[in-house]
Amino acid sequence: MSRPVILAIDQGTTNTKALLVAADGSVLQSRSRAMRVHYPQPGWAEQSASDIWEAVAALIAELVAAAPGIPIAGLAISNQRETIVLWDARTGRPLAPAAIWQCGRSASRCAALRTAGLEHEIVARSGLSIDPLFPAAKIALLLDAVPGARERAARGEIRCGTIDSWLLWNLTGGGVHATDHSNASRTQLFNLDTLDWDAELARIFDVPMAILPKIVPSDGTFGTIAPDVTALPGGVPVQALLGDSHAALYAHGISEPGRVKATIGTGSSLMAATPGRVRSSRGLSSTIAWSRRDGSVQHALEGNISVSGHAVAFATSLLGLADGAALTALAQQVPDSGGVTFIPALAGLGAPHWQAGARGTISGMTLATRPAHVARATIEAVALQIGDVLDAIAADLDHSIAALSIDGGAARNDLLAQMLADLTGRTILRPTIAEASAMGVAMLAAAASGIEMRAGDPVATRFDPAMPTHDRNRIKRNWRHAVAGAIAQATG
Ligand SMILES: O=P(O)(O)OC[C@H](O)CO
Repeated sequence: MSRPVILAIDQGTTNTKALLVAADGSVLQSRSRAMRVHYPQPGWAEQSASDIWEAVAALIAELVAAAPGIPIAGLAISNQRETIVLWDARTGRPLAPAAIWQCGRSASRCAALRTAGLEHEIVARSGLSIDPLFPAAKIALLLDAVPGARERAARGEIRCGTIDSWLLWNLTGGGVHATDHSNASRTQLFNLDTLDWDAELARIFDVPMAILPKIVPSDGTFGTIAPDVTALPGGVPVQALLGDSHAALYAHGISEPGRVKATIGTGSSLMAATPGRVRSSRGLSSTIAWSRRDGSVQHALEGNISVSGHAVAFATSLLGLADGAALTALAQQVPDSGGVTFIPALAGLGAPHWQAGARGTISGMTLATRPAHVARATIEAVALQIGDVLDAIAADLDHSIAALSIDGGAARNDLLAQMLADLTGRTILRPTIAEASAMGVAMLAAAASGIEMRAGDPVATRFDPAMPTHDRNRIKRNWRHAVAGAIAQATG
């Protein structure tokens, strides 16, 4: 009998990817599609939920056509997290564009909750700081903004979910409204201790619990694909759902203390697996990495950076360059940033600062500043933000961190990887895992069927710190001042 092949989807903010993964971890086929993000108002960010579903369906069709006769045992989905969709239960039509994780529309509602003194209660229950990144406050805003939505929700006519849930609903022809623990734990409506939706959080955020999906283990039974909905035959099971960062952690195989991974995408997510819930005193999130059908739950500590690889895209366009490679080449023309510091708080500052109102700044310029210095400062900023979160994780875990494993699109950039080593003073490990998030969720799905899938060499390329300590300290000092300046502007 042929070994099973898994069709793994990674639905990200910038790209949707689809892979056919064999039981030995080899990628038989892969396809990708660029996604559009809309910024209808300053601080807002939206995507078309219909476009997201259509991209997934189109990529499934391309893979099926590219590999005729290959039996697909199941689907596994990793996804951008914290992005929220509301849709009509009968027609399946979205009520509004998806409010994506970068969308800051709920900033004033979040500020009001903080002013009301609810931060402690919310963090104690959800493990997450109050920030517009998390969907709870945005769900309430969407319900308030769409005429009649609250009444329809009360009549059971509205469904709500993160992208995994939206895709599952469509794949099952509207048959299944579910999510997994990893995605649920990012909504700020999930209680990390009871491992279920939290009625008090729902009350605080004014979200009717009836619109929320059922929570299923990440490798659980999510249902089967409905006939005539995709190019796959009806009956193919959806075998695993995982948030993208969680899936990457799984692919890295990180479970011991002292090892951390960074997924460097549009934003960045640093995550360390922890034996149980860690209560952060440094603004990090406690979260569920994944859950299994045997009832086990893996906890994790996470720091989210809102604008990371996106900072490179932003600076590329600001400097009128063709692409990120051109920006990197420009950055390599100078030995340092010439004292320029770029704080890419373009959608506020995430962990460990959580300043939703912070805005981007470029400081330290003189008449000698050239575009190359700004380019170099941009790549340094990606590394320095990651360094700040890494230090916070080390302090929260009270454990030294000698190495950081990296993945995600921007991780392929050698200059960034070396800067990470130089500016964090730690070894950077870059595995050969192709598409860590898609591979991670495929591996989880395979493991549930008793198949141990391997995802490549976990330490294929190594970058060691080479920068003199006094240079590192000088750059970090400038960075800290500039971060404090961006925060002071937001709060002053
Ligand atoms: O779209 P990505 O890959 O940058 O991932 C987004 C994150 O999941 C947001 O938390």
